[in-house]
Amino acid sequence: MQARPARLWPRRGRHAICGRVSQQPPSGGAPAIEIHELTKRFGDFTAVDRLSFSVAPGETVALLGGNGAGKTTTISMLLGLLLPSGGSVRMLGCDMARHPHRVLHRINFSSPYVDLPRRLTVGQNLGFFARLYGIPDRRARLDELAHALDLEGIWNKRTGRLSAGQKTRVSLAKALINRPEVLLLDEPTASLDPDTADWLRSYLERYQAERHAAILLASHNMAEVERLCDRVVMLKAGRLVDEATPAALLRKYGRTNLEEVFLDIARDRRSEHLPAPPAEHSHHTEGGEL
Ligand SMILES: Nc1ncnc2c1ncn2[C@@H]1O[C@H](COP(=O)(O)OP(=O)(O)OP(=O)(O)O)[C@@H](O)[C@H]1O
Repeated sequence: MQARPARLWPRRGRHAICGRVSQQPPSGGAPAIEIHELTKRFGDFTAVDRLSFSVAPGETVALLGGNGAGKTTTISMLLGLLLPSGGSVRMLGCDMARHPHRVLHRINFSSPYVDLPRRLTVGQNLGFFARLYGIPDRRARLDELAHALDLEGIWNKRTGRLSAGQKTRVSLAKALINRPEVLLLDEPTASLDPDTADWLRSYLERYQAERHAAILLASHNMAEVERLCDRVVMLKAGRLVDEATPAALLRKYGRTNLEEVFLDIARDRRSEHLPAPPAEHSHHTEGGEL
């Protein structure tokens, strides 16, 4: 078992997270994520159907949709884990079909569907990824993440023996290890208790503010989406059915929260079929729309 790395600087508060700014080149004003007509077919079944959207540096976008809408398939194609059947993906200005290696070190992801090697300890797993990404200040970075994501008590535990919430925290540490400019998060708080989930959302907000990262987030938690996301991309049966800021969606569907908007879209109810919103609602949704 690998020993816990030595702490190289004094403990900071649990919210002190991001460390130094990397020397990676800027993406030159291009969208951080740009997908065009992205399609994935499994045999006769089309899981993602001509999907187009982009995410700017410093923007957090939610990818929403019911079970089977195509969120994980989309993220898997962005990461190059699945080959698209059609369309294109550009990340940080780079065509992912042709030159993924040029930008992969500036991207990272967390997904409950991708397991880390189960027999390795948390420390061994994160040490491996730190080497893989060529992190120059490896010991300091591991120490920082262990502290920030509260992994110190499980550092020497085998990853296969962790609880679901502990695994999620380790997966997020892996996702942040290279201080990515593009972060893809598939249901990042799905198995976390409310306190840890709330803390994690604050953590992501601070990470993004400090790093100006682009975050694409698949989630079923609408409160999380309202809190974190600048824009929402709604999928249904692999197709984009709506795209707007949370405030614009609330106004369009005449609702007071995204949960209701989600249900309207899932059940094919549009605002023109809904009763007029109560008077105080128009006041509630004023402002914030782009
Ligand atoms: N390897 C595969 N072969 C065949 N069908 C697949 C495969 N992977 C995914 N699908 C199908 O593609 C569709 C989209 O799946 P996906 O996992 O992307 O949905 P999702 O939006 O992430 O759903 P959830 O919210 O349940 O996680 C589903 O109907 C699923 O059954």
